[in-house]
Amino acid sequence: MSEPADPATAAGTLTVEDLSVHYGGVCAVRSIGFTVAPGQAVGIIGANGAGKTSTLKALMGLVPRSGGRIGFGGTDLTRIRARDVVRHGIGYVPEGRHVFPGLAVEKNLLLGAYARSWRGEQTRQSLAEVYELFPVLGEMRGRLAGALSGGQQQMLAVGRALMAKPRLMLLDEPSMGLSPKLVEDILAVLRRLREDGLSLLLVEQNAKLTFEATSDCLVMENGEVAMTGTSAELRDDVRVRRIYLGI
Ligand SMILES: Nc1ncnc2c1ncn2[C@@H]1O[C@H](COP(=O)(O)OP(=O)(O)OP(=O)(O)O)[C@@H](O)[C@H]1O
Repeated sequence: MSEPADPATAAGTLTVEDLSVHYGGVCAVRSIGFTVAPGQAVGIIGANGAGKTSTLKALMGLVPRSGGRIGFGGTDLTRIRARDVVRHGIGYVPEGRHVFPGLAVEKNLLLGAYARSWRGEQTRQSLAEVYELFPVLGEMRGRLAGALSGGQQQMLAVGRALMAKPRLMLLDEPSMGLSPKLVEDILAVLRRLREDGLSLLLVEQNAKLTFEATSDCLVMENGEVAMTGTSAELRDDVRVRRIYLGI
């Protein structure tokens, strides 16, 4: 398969229309639509079971879509095999800090580059960029990933996705289970990624973090988009404040 346009330079808008996901008789996502423009950071908040994770998995082709269209920078993603989505410039950090605990930090990072058919120099450049963003990973490059703290493992999971130089990063609950200090660190990383021009689609139960990290948000309830708006508008909405911010 030919390599898609250079993800470092090509712009891409994610366009989701009428996307649905069913698990047997359970409708997890019901005809949702939204866009993420180049450099834009969009958040999806919602309670447990609202359909947030299923949405991200459907974008990555990891669960069957029962309807809808997904475009990214001129490519119809519904026609792309799951293992090739990353070659089109989409990175994915799944829920739950998935690292390979028995492999060294650097080996974990190199696995993130295998999805691209690159020569050594590009991989070395990606590694240098990840170590610049997360100096602690550089310092611990020879250590087993299982020896890292929870927050460091989350940084490693983000770093691994960055190794393939995405234009758009999907992040599923990156702050889950982290202390308030580490949540601040995650926020700083998200800000830095935006400054570097990445588009972000951030799924979170932590609405406060989401409103700080994004410009626009969707609220998902029972598989549907219940509300949309700028993050500032939603942060000030009475219902959102009551249900998702608890104030
Ligand atoms: N593999 C599966 N098989 C059957 N039902 C599933 C499966 N995965 C999710 N569901 C159901 O789909 C619905 C949406 O789940 P999903 O995980 O997408 O929600 P979520 O908003 O990400 O929730 P959480 O914040 O708890 O991760 C829920 O009713 C869930 O029980």
